[in-house]
Amino acid sequence: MEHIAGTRGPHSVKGKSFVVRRATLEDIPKVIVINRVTLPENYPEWFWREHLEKWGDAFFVAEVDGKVVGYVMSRVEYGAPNIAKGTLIKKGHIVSIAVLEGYRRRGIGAALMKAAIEALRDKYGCKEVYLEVRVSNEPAIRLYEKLGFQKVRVLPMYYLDGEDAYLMAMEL
Ligand SMILES: CC(=O)SCCNC(=O)CCNC(=O)[C@H](O)C(C)(C)COP(=O)(O)OP(=O)(O)OC[C@H]1O[C@@H](n2cnc3c(N)ncnc32)[C@H](O)[C@@H]1OP(=O)(O)O
Ligand SMILES: [Zn+2]
Repeated sequence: MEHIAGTRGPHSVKGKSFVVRRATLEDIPKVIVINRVTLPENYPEWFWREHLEKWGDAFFVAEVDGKVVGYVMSRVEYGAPNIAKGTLIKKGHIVSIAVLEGYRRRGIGAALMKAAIEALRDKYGCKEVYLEVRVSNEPAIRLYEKLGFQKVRVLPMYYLDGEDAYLMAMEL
């Protein structure tokens, strides 16, 4: 039995099925490894644990055959909206997302993003979701645009190696 609709539960794309579920403490070491092999932006273990403790309902992993192959970690902030005009709002911040190289282009990244966005909106009451992404990171930018994010502005020299970021955001 398989289905594609929705953001959680079993998904199957061209016979390669995956499951998106809430992250647990036991997942943190695996998530740290995935982050280290996929992205130059790495964080100490306490940072991952803090996000799980505070905003765990918006921290998901994807599994294939019982193996964790991707994650999305988020946080909730209170501040000025990036898109709408007006007063302070709750904003969901997608801090980091990655899928292991051999598991890409089967919808896992999109399913992780949808799960996080839905939780930020429905469980945390966020009115906007935003993130930063390297201006050269076309796969990620395309994924975000497909989900409805827009490029709001460039953050010059955002990364340690001097690359600029796009701040991308979407109203919820
Ligand atoms: C806030 C941040 O964390 S920014 C950093 C983001 N993370 C990274 O860059 C880590 C390295 N990259 C990755 O882990 C992955 O490439 C991700 C997370 C960006 C995308 O994960 P995937 O599981 O491959 O995405 P998914 O299969 O759901 O793709 C959804 C759509 O995004 C777009 N997309 C994804 N990858 C690509 C690509 N390489 N080229 C063009 N479009 C792409 C496509 O529109 C795709 O839909 P399609 O396959 O039907 O054409
Ligand atoms: Zn960020």
